[in-house]
Amino acid sequence: MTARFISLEGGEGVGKSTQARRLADALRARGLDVLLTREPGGSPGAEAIRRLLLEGDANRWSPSAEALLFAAARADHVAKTIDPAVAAGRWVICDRFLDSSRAYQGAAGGIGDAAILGLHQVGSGGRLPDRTLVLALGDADAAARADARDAGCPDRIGGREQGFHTRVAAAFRDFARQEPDRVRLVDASGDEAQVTDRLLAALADLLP
Ligand SMILES: Nc1ncnc2c1ncn2[C@@H]1O[C@H](COP(=O)(O)OP(=O)(O)OP(=O)(O)O)[C@@H](O)[C@H]1O
Ligand SMILES: Cc1cn([C@H]2C[C@H](O)[C@@H](COP(=O)(O)O)O2)c(=O)[nH]c1=O
Repeated sequence: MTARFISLEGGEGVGKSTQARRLADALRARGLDVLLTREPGGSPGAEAIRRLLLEGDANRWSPSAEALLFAAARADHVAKTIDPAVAAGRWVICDRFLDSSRAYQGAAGGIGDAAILGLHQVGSGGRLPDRTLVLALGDADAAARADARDAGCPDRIGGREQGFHTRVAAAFRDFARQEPDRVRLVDASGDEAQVTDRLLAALADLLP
């Protein structure tokens, strides 16, 4: 059975973490050995970098330092967690991956796509998921979900102005248009079970 590496992507509050857990459970129910992981994080070193990235003052890092820290965390996560799991025949479900850096730092943050891809080549050998599922939800609905969860206290990046998050959402839609084989947009509206069914349908060609 072929092991697969799947990433879940999208802006703040669209339901990625909820769906990553549900998708992992649904795949386990089909008999697959699944590792659920996340970015930034997913290995001890990358979890330490996560705290540097998400805590503290809004201007703690310059845009380029922030992009480098995400790339460094990803390099450790790929080497220590993702690649060994796939090599062992496990399915890997990752809550955010490279496309978050492309959308947040590259597009909305102004670093540019080529620079983000260059850092990823150096750090992680250009490793890409077999399929990337982008959860798509209107800005107002996503903000309402995130606000209800965070009670008005978002993390350092989630708390950026709405224009930043609108550019992030547009970038994810662009990636789906540019790479239709890898990146699929999935409607994130409706109840949790409906969204999980849509995700499974978007993976149907990869499932055993
Ligand atoms: N289909 C759904 N309908 C209603 N609420 C939902 C749905 N899916 C998730 N939620 C709720 O919305 C909030 C945000 O969900 P979740 O944390 O999974 O989003 P996320 O995309 O991982 O967010 P972030 O990237 O900001 O961490 C949570 O309180 C969650 O319980
Ligand atoms: C991987 C990655 C993440 N981010 C941002 C996106 C979110 O604001 C946080 C992660 O928080 P979550 O609750 O775990 O989703 O980090 C980013 O800007 N660039 C990235 O590469």
